[in-house]
Amino acid sequence: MVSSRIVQLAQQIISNTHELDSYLQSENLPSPSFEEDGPVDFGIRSDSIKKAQDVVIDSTLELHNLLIGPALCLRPVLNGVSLQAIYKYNIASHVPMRGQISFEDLASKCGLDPINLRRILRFAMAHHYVFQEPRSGYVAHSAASRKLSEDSNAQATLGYMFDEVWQAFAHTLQAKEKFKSDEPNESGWSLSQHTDRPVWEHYASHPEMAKRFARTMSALAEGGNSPLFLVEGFSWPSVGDGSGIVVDVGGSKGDVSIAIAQSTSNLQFVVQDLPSMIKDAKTHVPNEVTNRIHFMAHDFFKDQTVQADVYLFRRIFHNWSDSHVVRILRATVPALKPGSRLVINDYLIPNAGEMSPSKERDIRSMDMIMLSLFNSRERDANDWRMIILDADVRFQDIKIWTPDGASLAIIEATWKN
Ligand SMILES: C[S@@+](CC[C@H](N)C(=O)[O-])C[C@H]1O[C@@H](n2cnc3c(N)ncnc32)[C@H](O)[C@@H]1O
Repeated sequence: MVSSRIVQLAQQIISNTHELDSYLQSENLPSPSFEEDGPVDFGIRSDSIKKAQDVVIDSTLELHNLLIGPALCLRPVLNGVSLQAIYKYNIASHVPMRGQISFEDLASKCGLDPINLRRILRFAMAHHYVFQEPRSGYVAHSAASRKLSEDSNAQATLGYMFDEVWQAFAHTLQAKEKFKSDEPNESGWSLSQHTDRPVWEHYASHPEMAKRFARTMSALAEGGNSPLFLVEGFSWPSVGDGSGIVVDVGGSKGDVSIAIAQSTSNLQFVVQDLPSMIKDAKTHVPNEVTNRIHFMAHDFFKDQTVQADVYLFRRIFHNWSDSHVVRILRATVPALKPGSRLVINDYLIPNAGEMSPSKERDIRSMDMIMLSLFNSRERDANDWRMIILDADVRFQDIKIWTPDGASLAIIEATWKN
């Protein structure tokens, strides 16, 4: 008798979980746990074990959804108030490490009333494994809340997700109906923040928001978004025979240029961004590469003034609708010399069903976030080719590839006069 889908899934879960567990044991790595001392990074370095982990994640997701059925799948967790409050009142920082605190004492430290604090935290425990209640009435850390209290980038990401992204979702359709446009200052985000300026301009006069965004970007640089995939997935030694110039357009605090500089010896980097973003950025640069990383205020809609071998655009274009991408690319043209290359490191939409369910969820989520924040979109291979050629047909030899395990693809084009 052929096994049903749910039994096939259960079998995949068992065999791959065994494989994963044996690996963790043989490497003396801790088993996953939400206990306070549970691991946040599992320490898996083997590609085949990472694949086994992906199979378990995808199979459990599918099995869970099959068993709750279509009616309940229509009811995701809609309520972000609990996580929003954990960020706003910095609750994780008031819970002692490896200790316990009563709801009453915690409420007075956070300036909240105990009844509301209790319901907020019990929701977070049930839905997100944030905090635990080891005995009735007392709160202790879980691995997730410990991460929040120890990692300011994780805390900033929570704030960004709920104060900005979540609000933007709720206003997206209203913005679409009101403006009928793909301008960045007429998005769900703009409506929710009561501004007629696009995100980046708004940040320029709200430095705290800009700082929180930069911290979120650093937090998201983990896993498949790690800059290491770009460092290892592109032939940097071929740039100007190893001594060329790279302009990192919209490079924020320079994290990516720093990572590439650390793996090469002579490349020079010019990190361009808006003045508010690069202010003080030089102080973050490690000593060993400081003479090769330069910061420059530059608006990428204005003509490029630095002549370079590579113009790197990492996670820039997915923030902009097509007409704006074309404008940014055309603004690069005045500085180009034959052989200059565009290197775009950005998301690549797959054809339906080409990716594992959890990876497909990630990219579809990012696509919808782009709609709500910027009126922009993620692109497939054909979209990328079309938009580059639309900007200028002298961008040639377009190549697209995704390093193994990376969330971002690399798109390369060479300037030919
Ligand atoms: C999503 S972040 C990407 C940062 C960086 N490239 C990375 O991958 O970590 C987008 C960046 O574009 C910058 N930006 C937005 N508008 C800009 C403009 N008109 N000129 C230059 N940079 C801009 C933002 O300040 C921000 O740092």
